[in-house]
Amino acid sequence: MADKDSVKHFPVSWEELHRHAKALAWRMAEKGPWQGIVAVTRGGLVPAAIIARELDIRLIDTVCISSYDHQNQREARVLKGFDGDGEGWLIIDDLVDTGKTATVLRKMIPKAHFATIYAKPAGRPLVDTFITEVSQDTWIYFPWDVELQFTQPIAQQRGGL
Ligand SMILES: O=P(O)(O)OC[C@H]1O[C@H](OP(=O)(O)OP(=O)(O)O)[C@H](O)[C@@H]1O
Ligand SMILES: O=c1[nH]c(=O)c2nc[nH]c2[nH]1
Ligand SMILES: [Mg+2]
Repeated sequence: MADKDSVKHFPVSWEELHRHAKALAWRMAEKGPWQGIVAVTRGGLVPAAIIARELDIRLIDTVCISSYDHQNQREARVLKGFDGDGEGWLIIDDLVDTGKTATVLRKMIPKAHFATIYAKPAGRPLVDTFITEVSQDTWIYFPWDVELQFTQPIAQQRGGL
């Protein structure tokens, strides 16, 4: 699991996220039609909205799972599940990291197609479709979690060149 000691940061802008979500929508358009979308809260909500718009899907359900307190992983807590085996449904989450959330989803909704925008190697085998892979020691920063702020020039960060 990438955690707060991770060395690599992967900040994603709104524009990049929109572009990657649309790339996922193109891939999913080829594999449809879909009965509906299951958005995995909360990270899957924004990608699911973009994909629902592109694929003209109006039926959207949620599965509510929480497994991180900020960057610290704990037991996955299912706050709301899904009825049915998921045949014809598309599950959307923002990313797979360790694959813990994906494992819960697979067991809960075995026949759905599971798609994420980003995947790290440990979770990758559990996703049917993803757009971009990042290394396991990378933390992805989503646009809804960050704000623009001043950052030290590299020379100062390195203590003067
Ligand atoms: O592969 P894993 O190690 O399980 O990690 C991936 C999950 O972790 C994050 O959700 P989180 O539980 O932090 O909740 P959030 O979507 O509400 O931010 C992310 O949105 C994925 O759902
Ligand atoms: O914002 C996030 N970035 C990540 O890389 C990650 N991994 C698990 N959960 C995550 N949340
Ligand atoms: Mg999540």
